[in-house]
Amino acid sequence: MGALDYAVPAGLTLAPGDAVSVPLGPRVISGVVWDEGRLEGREVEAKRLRPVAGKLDIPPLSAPMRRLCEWVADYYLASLAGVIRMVWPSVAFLGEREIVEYRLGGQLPGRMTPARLQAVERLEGRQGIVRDLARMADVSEAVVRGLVTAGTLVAEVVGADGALAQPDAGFAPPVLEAAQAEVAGEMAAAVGAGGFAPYLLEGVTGSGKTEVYFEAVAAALEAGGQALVLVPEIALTAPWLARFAARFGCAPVSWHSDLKASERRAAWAAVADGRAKVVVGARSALFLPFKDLRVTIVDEAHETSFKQEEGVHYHARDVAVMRAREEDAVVILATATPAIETQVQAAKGTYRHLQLPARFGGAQMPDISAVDLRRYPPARGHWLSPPLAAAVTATLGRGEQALLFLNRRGYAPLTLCRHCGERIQCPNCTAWMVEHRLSKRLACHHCGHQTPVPPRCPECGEADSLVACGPGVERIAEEVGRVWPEARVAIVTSDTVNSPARAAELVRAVEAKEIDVLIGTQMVTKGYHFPELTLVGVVDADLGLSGGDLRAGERTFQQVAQVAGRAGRGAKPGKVLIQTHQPQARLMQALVAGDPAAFYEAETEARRDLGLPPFGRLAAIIVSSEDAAAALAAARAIGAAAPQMEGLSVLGPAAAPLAMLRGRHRQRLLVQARRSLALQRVLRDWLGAVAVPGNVRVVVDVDPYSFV
Ligand SMILES: Nc1ncnc2c1ncn2[C@@H]1O[C@H](COP(=O)(O)OP(=O)(O)OP(=O)(O)O)[C@@H](O)[C@H]1O
Ligand SMILES: [Zn+2]
Repeated sequence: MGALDYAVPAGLTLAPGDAVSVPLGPRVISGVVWDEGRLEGREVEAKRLRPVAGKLDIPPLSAPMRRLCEWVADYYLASLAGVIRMVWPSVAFLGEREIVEYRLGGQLPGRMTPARLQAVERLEGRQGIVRDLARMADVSEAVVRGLVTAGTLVAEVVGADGALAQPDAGFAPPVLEAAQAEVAGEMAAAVGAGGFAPYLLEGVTGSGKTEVYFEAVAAALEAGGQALVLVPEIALTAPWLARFAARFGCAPVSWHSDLKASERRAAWAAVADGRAKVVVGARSALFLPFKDLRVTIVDEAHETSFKQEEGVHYHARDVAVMRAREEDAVVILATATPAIETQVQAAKGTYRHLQLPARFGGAQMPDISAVDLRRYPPARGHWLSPPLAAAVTATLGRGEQALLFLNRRGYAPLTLCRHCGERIQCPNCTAWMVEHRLSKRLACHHCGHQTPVPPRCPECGEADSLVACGPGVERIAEEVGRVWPEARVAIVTSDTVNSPARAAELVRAVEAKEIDVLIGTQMVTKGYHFPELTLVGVVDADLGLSGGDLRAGERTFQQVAQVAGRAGRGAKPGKVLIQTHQPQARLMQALVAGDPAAFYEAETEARRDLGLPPFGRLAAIIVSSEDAAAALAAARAIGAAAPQMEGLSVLGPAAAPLAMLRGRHRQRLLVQARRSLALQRVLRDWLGAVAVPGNVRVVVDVDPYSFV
């Protein structure tokens, strides 16, 4: 919905950003007062204006947020209302509720244990719910609950708007190494000084980027302001949360889709009124109504999961930079493997480039080599080559841990009938059904459709004729179980590690050395620090290259470099073996040589030559409908209406690689434009002039990451 004009009734004072309720037809809806003259609206005669019904009791949308909303709507071709809904989710309108917190107050417990003593000492002057207190005191929740039962901790009922545990900048500052201190000092000074300052913090895996950007967070706390840390996968933050609590004395506020409504409401309100000092969250946290945001950190900034692929198609990394600009704040993109877009900005000097070239504590970078699968093919029915298998044997023999990386969930990516050749496909998508042997099901990884594995071929009816083709992580686990029957194995995928609690349990088990071999998808590449893990095997480094999209090479490089970075982070040296059919490829050579610059320079030049991002602009137009003919007709109409202009080219329409998704037929167009072209305006005028029937959906994806 666009902007509408209303009259302000006598006795009500309204300012831009205020939340209001207004009549619309027979209904009353909520809205926000916008700055005069910034939005196009229909002119309505003053005497025909309906009055605003009332002002709502939620914090107004600040001027920086209003400018950010305008930018997001404009840049990503979204409706302003759609963007405002991200800033004002429905929780903003919920009522208050009460929660129970605890603090020291009563007598000492009759029975004093070391853990209880530690808790009593550390909880002096603190208050929080059981979980927070356990973290602050570094004891189990059971210990805290024991102290509640003993009457040592007393209950305090607080509204959801009550006190929150406050991170303490001086709680446990680390002793930084010289290079770390220099980088941390510069960022902390920038946060202290205020003003827009974007940074690329590039540090090799294990260099201590987290410790270093914590100093920027500390600077925000010291200045009395707020900090936001965006992480790619909130389910994986358990180790991060533990480190945060160790550094600042309590947990930060978490923001993600799994929060209960009451938690969301409490978090939202605390961010708005400034009680929440530090927020860690998934990309949607970017739209929280911070009162005084001093610094935003985008951790693992290269991760493509920062790109939102539904609703408003925005890239959280880029919106984070824009928000910092509007808020006059610091933004830090932290990663070991920056995106080319980010690197180009740093090279231009738009972002200040800070580097940590060595691992913390003198740990060495791992020794990386490629295994040529043409020379060392795995035995029949196996996926691990003899050199990788030998390395696993040696690692286990030394009592150390190994990690095998294969970016494929399930047992096998394809199931086919030996008798008639039928391949089992999803009924809703152009995709093969993936066998998950652990759950005895076939699943579509695009729409979630599942069926039991059929006993006979659905096409020809032959019994026991279905065979699994190709490996997924479950199949690698099966092979490990056959070859090293004693080894204790954990599979790490979004199927197995799907909650913070499970991630925490995984970390505990690995640290306690209850696991010998980890087998995982890209879930295992992110952030883990396991000192006893000394071998990383990349089962199929060529896998991601086959799709051939714009970032296939870059993404493969980042994934392999990240997973290789899990090896040898402690005192013992790490070894990485990359199985590939193309060891001579530049990408593999750069990985083996530990020379990312060699890869990045070539890749950047290639993008420059082809006018691809960040040197040119791309937008995808996805046209879909349950009616195949309607989708095709609409896509053709859009294609026919494409403007002819210098510096703009349009590919398609063509059936999308995922020609059907969730039962919708899909056509794509890809628009490529020169950097200087005002692509958004062109797209808006173009698409605005094409009438599309109601059963067809047109989605514009600016700066697309997905080409299926
Ligand atoms: N100054 C320091 N004092 C104490 N420990 C440190 C210090 N710097 C780093 N460490 C420790 O070194 C390990 C690696 O640091 P960290 O995880 O921050 O690295 P990273 O650069 O984020 O790595 P990655 O990109 O691989 O996730 C961690 O266990 C961290 O606590
Ligand atoms: Zn499907």
